[in-house]
Amino acid sequence: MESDAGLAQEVESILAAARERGGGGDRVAVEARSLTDAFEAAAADGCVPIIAEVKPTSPTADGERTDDPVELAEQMVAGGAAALSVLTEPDHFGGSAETLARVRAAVDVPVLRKDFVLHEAQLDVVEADVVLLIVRFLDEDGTDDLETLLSAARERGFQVLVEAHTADEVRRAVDAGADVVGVNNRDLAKLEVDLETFPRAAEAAPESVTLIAESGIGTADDVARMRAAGADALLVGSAIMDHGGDSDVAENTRRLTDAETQT
Ligand SMILES: O=P(O)(O)OC[C@@H](O)[C@@H](O)c1c[nH]c2ccccc12
Repeated sequence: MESDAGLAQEVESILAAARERGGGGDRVAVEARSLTDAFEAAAADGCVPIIAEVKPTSPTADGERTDDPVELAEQMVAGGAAALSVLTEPDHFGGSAETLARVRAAVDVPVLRKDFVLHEAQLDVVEADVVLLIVRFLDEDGTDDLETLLSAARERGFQVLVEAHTADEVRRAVDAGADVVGVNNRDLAKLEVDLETFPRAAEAAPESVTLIAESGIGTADDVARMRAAGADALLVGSAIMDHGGDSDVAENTRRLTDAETQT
């Protein structure tokens, strides 16, 4: 079912919770590990640049993975992940700021904070190398706008991944000053994945932008498809986390980071 805003009910519930969440206390000042350097280093090693996501569960997951997130993160890095994404949303994704802090202390790669940040104060929760801002959610009454949040995040030292879903949203992200843009293959209205989304929307991005294909990527073929359409890096959660199962997360990651070296 969709709401008036055309969003799946689960997404409305995520946003309602996000509106209620306050900020932290002190203003965060972070010395960020460079995301683009990490992508370049991975590529120089012959690896597909992958951001592997520590996501215990999600509204579309088949189950929950209860392994220690720090161990999962270390396995992802062992599998060649160039960077990590850690959910900090507590109510629908099983995340926490504390988990992110523990993961970031345990690894050397850049760590993205995956959350639904709607207000500047919500940036002052935990140090991360990159924060996510979602174009679609920053248009409504009662949220800060994208430009404001972009500069607020940068003032704190964060790099910013701006998430779009359409060519129009990619243009809005770029106009607002984004230099790293993610295209989410998952439609937040229906929660369905369509891998044609990235190729369609990515065309609107200028060469200078670092482009990340997000969601629904599970096989070497999917990797090839996104890379052919211009993805500099890929963000992968479910296929690595294997929510219903207990498969080896390092191997799941390696299968994707190695996708371009296998014949
Ligand atoms: O699990 P997947 O299909 O590989 O997707 C990962 C990531 O793209 C997805 O978790 C995601 C993309 N944008 C988000 C915004 C908030 C929470 C989660 C997300």
